[in-house]
Amino acid sequence: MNPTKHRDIPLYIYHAGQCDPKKCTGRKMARFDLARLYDRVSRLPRSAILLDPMAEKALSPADDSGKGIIVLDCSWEEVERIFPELGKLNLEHRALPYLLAGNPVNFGKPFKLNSVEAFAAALYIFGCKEQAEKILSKFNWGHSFLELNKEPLEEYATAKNSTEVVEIQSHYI
Ligand SMILES: C[S@@+](CC[C@H](N)C(=O)[O-])C[C@H]1O[C@@H](n2cnc3c(N)ncnc32)[C@H](O)[C@@H]1O
Repeated sequence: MNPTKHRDIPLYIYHAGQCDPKKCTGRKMARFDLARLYDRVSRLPRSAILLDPMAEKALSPADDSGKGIIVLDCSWEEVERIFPELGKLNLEHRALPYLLAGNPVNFGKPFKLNSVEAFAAALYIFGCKEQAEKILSKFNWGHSFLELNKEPLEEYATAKNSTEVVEIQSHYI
């Protein structure tokens, strides 16, 4: 059993400036001081973990160094072009395991989370459940994400490593 952690993990967003500012969850998080926004990749902290849907390795509790989590806020049409460009930064890239989006744009779609959901999933897996709930609470649909994914998230948070996360995921896919 992974104990709940009460500290806050730093959250960073590289914002590619491609989304509708009114709908963008990353910008809203920054407005509430819940995440720090960067418009240049060169400024991103190199010790944080990058959430990358195309990464080969799945995120697990073992990846929590306390140094932070990065999300790339861009259009889904651009992910295949932009993520490889970040390769030169030598960040640790991790994919989130099977989870369903709870937001109105991609509701029920597996793996296609928006920025706040991606952060919340990673925080939950790291045992920072209070911080996950806090960031989702700024969105009126935010509770749906945890309601839809409570069971797998609890299980992923007990895994020792990426291999165990993938094993747990196979029961849900
Ligand atoms: C493509 S952007 C879309 C942002 C959206 N426009 C918004 O307003 O939140 C979502 C980002 O969340 C992270 N993400 C989403 N789903 C993921 C997954 N399955 N694995 C890893 N990261 C994921 C990635 O950093 C991805 O670039």
